[in-house]
Amino acid sequence: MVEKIAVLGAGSWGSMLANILAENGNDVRLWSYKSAQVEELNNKHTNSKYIENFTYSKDLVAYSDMQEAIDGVDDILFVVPAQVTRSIAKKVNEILAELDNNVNIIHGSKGIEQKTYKRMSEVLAEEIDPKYRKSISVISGPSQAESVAKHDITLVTTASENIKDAEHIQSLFINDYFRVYTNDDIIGVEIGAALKNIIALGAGALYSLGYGDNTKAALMTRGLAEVSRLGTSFGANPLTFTGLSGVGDLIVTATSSDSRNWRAGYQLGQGKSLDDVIKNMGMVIEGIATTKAAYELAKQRGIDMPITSAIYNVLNDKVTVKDAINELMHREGRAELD
Ligand SMILES: NC(=O)C1=CN([C@@H]2O[C@H](COP(=O)(O)OP(=O)(O)OC[C@H]3O[C@@H](n4cnc5c(N)ncnc54)[C@H](OP(=O)(O)O)[C@@H]3O)[C@@H](O)[C@H]2O)C=CC1
Ligand SMILES: O=C(CO)COP(=O)(O)O
Repeated sequence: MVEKIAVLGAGSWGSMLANILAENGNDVRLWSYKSAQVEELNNKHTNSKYIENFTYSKDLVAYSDMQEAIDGVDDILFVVPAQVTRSIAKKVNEILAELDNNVNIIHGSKGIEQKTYKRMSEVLAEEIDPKYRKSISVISGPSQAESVAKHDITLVTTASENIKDAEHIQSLFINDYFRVYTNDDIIGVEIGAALKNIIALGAGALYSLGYGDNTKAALMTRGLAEVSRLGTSFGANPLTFTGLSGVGDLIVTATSSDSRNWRAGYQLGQGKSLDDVIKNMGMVIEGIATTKAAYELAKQRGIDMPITSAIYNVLNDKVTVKDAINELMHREGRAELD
């Protein structure tokens, strides 16, 4: 299927998803709020701050005017940091009202909104008037942008409450290196994707302190157990956490040195301050805001999330990484499947 698609957010992932859609023959308009970046993308077909040594499809056109990018499109794909999705969605809603356009809304972001604790599909549903949208879907899974740039075989999932909408998104993205599955459990897909970033922060920190493969497996397994506890309390299908957006994405993010969350955890483990880590990364580290949201949500709902709580305490300078590990290892013994 070939469609007109606006992609909002031209960082590592937005630009890479836009590139896949352009390679698949779609008419793709990639919006960035930075005119220098738009010029670089249109003139050199590169996006050097985000993805090094990569040339984008010549068919990909970048825009700095959001209205121009959105005019006449069939689909709008949001790939901005989770904490700015609401403000961008408000702007999109105003533009759609002016254009009187009706589109499919998709997002590729992995985070929970602070304060409201909303998933991205909930934020989009609140901000974009049902008059202007046909569907809301998410695309998610183990997919480091740097690997997709190399056409590494990548499997992701797209979820929507209505499976037909997920199938539509599947048809736009699927190709011989990017295989897309469908799922109707949007809650499970979004929660797994957002919360694996917390565990990836922990994995980077443990690695920097010299812990090995057993510790990594322990963190990932028990991390997924608590992510799944929180997710199922919202009605997610427990099986979703065994899939691409659950354990799949956890594996890649908690083991890849391309992951910004893993790298941030690594630097925190080395004793760097959170402010310095954020400043030096220059790209979004979603796990930081999502740790706070998940920690508060877990408290509110009475869900036991000891690893999230430990990482929250480290991020907020309440304990060192070593003390956090010590506290976790001195918890009372318990049954694995509680
Ligand atoms: N990178 C990856 O491999 C993957 C990322 N994701 C998810 O995709 C989402 C985006 O991540 P990613 O592309 O990696 O992040 P990046 O930091 O690489 O890019 C984010 C982009 O959004 C822009 N941006 C930031 N604030 C605003 C704003 N207020 N208005 C408009 N644009 C803004 C940034 O500009 P600036 O840099 O100037 O601030 C940048 O161009 C995240 O939720 C992430 O979890 C999902 C799968 C894979
Ligand atoms: O979600 C991702 C891979 O699937 C990207 O993770 P990072 O944001 O940690 O780089």
